[in-house]
Amino acid sequence: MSRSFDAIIVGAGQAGPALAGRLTAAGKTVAIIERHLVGGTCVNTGCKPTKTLVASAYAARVAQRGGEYGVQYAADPGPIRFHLPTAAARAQKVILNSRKGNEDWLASMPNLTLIRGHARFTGPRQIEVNGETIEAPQVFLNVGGRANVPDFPGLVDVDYLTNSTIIPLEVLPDHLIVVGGSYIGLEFAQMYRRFGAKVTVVEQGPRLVGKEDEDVSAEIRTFLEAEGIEVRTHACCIRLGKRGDQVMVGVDCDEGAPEVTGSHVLLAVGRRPNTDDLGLELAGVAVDERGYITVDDHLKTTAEGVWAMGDCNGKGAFTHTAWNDYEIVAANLLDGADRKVSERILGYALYVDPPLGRVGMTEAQARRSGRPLLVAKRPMTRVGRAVEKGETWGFMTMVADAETRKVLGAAVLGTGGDEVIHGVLDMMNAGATIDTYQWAVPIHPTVSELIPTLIGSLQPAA
Ligand SMILES: Cc1cc2nc3c(=O)[nH]c(=O)nc-3n(C[C@H](O)[C@H](O)[C@H](O)COP(=O)(O)OP(=O)(O)OC[C@H]3O[C@@H](n4cnc5c(N)ncnc54)[C@H](O)[C@@H]3O)c2cc1C
Ligand SMILES: NC(=O)c1ccc[n+]([C@@H]2O[C@H](COP(=O)([O-])OP(=O)(O)OC[C@H]3O[C@@H](n4cnc5c(N)ncnc54)[C@H](O)[C@@H]3O)[C@@H](O)[C@H]2O)c1
Repeated sequence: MSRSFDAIIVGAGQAGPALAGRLTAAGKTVAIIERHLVGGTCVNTGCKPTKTLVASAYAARVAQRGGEYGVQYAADPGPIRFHLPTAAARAQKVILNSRKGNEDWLASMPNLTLIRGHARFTGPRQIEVNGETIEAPQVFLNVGGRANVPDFPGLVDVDYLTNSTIIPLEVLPDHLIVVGGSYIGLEFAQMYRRFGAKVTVVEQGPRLVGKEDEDVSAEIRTFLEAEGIEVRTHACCIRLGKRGDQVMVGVDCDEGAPEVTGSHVLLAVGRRPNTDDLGLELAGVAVDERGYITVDDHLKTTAEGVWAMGDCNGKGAFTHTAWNDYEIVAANLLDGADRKVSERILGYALYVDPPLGRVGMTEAQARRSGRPLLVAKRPMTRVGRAVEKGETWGFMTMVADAETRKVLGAAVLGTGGDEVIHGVLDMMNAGATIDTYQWAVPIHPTVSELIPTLIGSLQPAA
């Protein structure tokens, strides 16, 4: 059996459904193929459940600190207890509502066929799914990625968790060992510490979130350790094994015990693209040495009529970059635009508490560019709103080009940092100079009101 469509989309994650909406609205027949859950990573095992659980962790933290704010109980309730099944059920509800919203959205599209199954190329623009061959002049790949599970010695002997399997956990670990001290690892580490588990983070690099500036890494480590999280950096030669009913992670750090023993281990050591089982070689679609699909500035692959969007093209690793990929492809194909991925100004957030909001270059990247720079930094202890909220960890930093007077990058590590950073992101997208922004009249009292002050304190970099 074989069928033909105007377009085939592989993967119903972030970019695929939205593109299906535009293509079907333009009168095209579209097949969208999904092998697992509609909504993909973000909806089912990524952003949505983690940020729901982060909210539970924040509530627990506020409850623990209630006394500082004058909150008293009528009777002594004893220490705060956390009920993980309630938090897990809350996350599950958010997942199911979001997934259903996506499924209903797909069902509402005219001329859309949702095929459930694993897609694999059998030739150029020809795909096999559930034993059927389907073809189309245009194919869009939105296959995303999955947790990287390295071949650690002893891994086969132990039960381990990934971001997918930890989400529905209902039994609180006594001691969670998190391997990988970056975005995924740190969000789960702080969350589980706040839920009441002992937590150790094991990171092979010299510092946490090694892609960020050193002061950001250091401050995050300080506030995580202040909550009782143990951090082991320089952890090389990771190996795993059983110690009775416990799991052992061998770390071989420069200092400290060579083994950490806990009740659970979470692997958060990066992601890998779902491109190894797609038959890409039969379609002439090239990948790089890490398996990411090679694309040009318009997200076209090396094969005629095939595009790749989202995590699988290695141009971004966020929901908003996957969504932006859809916007670029749709605008170029349907609106006669000439949008390019290189024009994207990258912003993102790390949802530890307080969160890190980031845009553009780190200061280290800006210094490497060799341009004349202006830099500024302000601690959250000198941000009125943070003081009033009793949340003064962190700081805000900015780096600007001294000649063009445009912002190159900024970080807001502090309460509301994930929202505050958008002022700078918008300014950069508008092409505004620091002189324009300095005359803005922000609202008092907010964290954002200190951005013009930060700009006013920019000084030539030493
Ligand atoms: C724990 C965690 C937390 C995160 N938090 C955030 C956050 O707060 N903010 C943020 O911006 N990003 C976050 N991310 C990243 C974000 O989830 C991803 O960047 C985003 O989901 C990528 O979307 P995508 O459409 O490229 O791929 P996916 O959402 O991964 O979708 C790909 C889909 O393709 C399907 N598929 C794959 N291969 C095939 C095949 N051969 N045939 C058929 N179907 C196939 C998959 O089943 C999947 O449904 C997080 C990720 C994780 C893991
Ligand atoms: N808030 C967000 O937007 C958010 C949250 C979570 C994830 N994400 C996305 O998911 C992607 C993947 O996140 P991630 O944290 O898994 O990956 P990552 O690549 O950012 O970090 C992996 C970490 O694991 C460490 N590591 C690698 N091998 C190791 C080993 N053998 N032993 C010890 N440590 C080791 C690395 O040094 C690094 O610090 C991110 O790039 C991000 O785009 C985004």
